[in-house]
Amino acid sequence: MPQARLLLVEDTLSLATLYREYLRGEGHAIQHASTLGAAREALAERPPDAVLLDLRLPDGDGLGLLAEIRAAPNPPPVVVMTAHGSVSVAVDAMRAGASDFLVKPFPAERLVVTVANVLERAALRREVATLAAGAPRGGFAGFIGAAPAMQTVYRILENAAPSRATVFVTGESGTGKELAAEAVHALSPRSGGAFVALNCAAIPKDLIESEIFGHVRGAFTGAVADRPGAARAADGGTLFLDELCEMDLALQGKLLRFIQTGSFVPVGASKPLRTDVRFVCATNRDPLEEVRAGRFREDLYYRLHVVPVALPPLRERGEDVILLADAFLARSAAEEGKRFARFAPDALALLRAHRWPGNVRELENAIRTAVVLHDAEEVTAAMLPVTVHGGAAPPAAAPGGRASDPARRIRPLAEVEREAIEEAVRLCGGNIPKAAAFLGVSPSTLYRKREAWGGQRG
Ligand SMILES: Nc1ncnc2c1ncn2[C@@H]1O[C@H](COP(=O)(O)OP(=O)(O)OP(=O)(O)O)[C@@H](O)[C@H]1O
Repeated sequence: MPQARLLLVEDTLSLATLYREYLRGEGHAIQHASTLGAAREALAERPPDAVLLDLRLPDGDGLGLLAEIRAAPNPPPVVVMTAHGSVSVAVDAMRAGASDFLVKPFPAERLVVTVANVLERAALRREVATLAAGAPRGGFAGFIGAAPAMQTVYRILENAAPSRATVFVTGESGTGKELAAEAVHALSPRSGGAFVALNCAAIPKDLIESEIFGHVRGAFTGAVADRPGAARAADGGTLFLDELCEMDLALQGKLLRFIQTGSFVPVGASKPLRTDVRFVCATNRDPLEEVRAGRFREDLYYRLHVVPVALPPLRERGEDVILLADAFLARSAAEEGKRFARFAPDALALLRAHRWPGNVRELENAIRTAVVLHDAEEVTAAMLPVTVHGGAAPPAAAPGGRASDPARRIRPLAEVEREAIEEAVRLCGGNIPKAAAFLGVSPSTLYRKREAWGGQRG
């Protein structure tokens, strides 16, 4: 990290001297202010690259200054320093826009790493902002897609990867959160190390701790041998924690300590272990909603929420659905040794009209199913699974409905066709030529069919 200009706001002279000493080897230029007044003057004179802010100052509360700094254009990152035991104050400060916090007393290494992290993140943000309009890409590090929202995702992943900053991925199920984590790992200097993925939703709650931190033999019934756990397996690499909102609050506390200190205690062990891990976390829930509901620790949320990446649902990616479908078709056809080379117009219309609640995973599965069950040059609408046709009418609305009875569950093609047409017409606001274009048929076909259905409609 190149030299930076730091403003150190601390009223205890001996501490200010100590912190300067801690940071001596980093080559930063440090300006010291012992009151809010002096800090304001220094900020007005020349904004620093980062501020280290003690909250209790002789002429007022540091939180006020934090708010002023945050309100200015291009605010520098602020690291808040609080007295031991006042973590709730630190959380208030994070909510007010602090970039990180240090609980006093802290060792030299913590200060050095924290300052390096906030400077790196600030540099990253500047870079993301200036990279605004690069040439759009049709794919990136395993991702396929050219939608504008995906360009933003690519840029953030690309810029975040080289750093050690925690990446927090949100998005509906199947939008590519794990793929994003893999991309961060692959493009990082840790790519030679392990990428370890842990899906907390797939593990029984009482085993999550041992899956992450490992256990020693005899730690609990069934622990017949020592087990290293994901934190150790990912040493020197990347640990991807998926659905981390599934962890109970006590375990979230342990995870927070692990992230802060790099050390953890395996279940049943007495001594802590240290590892060097980069974190990527993901959830398909709204993390702030989870915080509000008391299921996700606020301090952990702020600690993880360093580089947020929001993956858009597939239905908001426009023509990406076709780009993806083409790629999946080529891959599945090659794997299954089938002739499929393209989609028929009616299949394309269906792919565009469906809402894809299961996102890219649902699309991938739908195409694989079609390829496995059929063989032809073209995938037609009729070959796509009934769930895709279901976009026109939810399965619950289908007649009958005993799940075990295929005769009731498989709907006649004519009915499916009619629903697809009516849905297309509805989506096009009643514009028949437009709906026909999307469906890949002539307008006269639609007029003819709808006339034939006549009075049965509505
Ligand atoms: N843009 C994309 N391009 C190509 N393949 C993709 C893309 N997005 C997702 N996939 C593929 O879709 C499948 C689901 O993706 P992934 O597992 O990353 O989703 P997820 O968001 O982590 O899902 P979940 O929340 O259910 O864990 C994977 O096979 C992945 O490779």
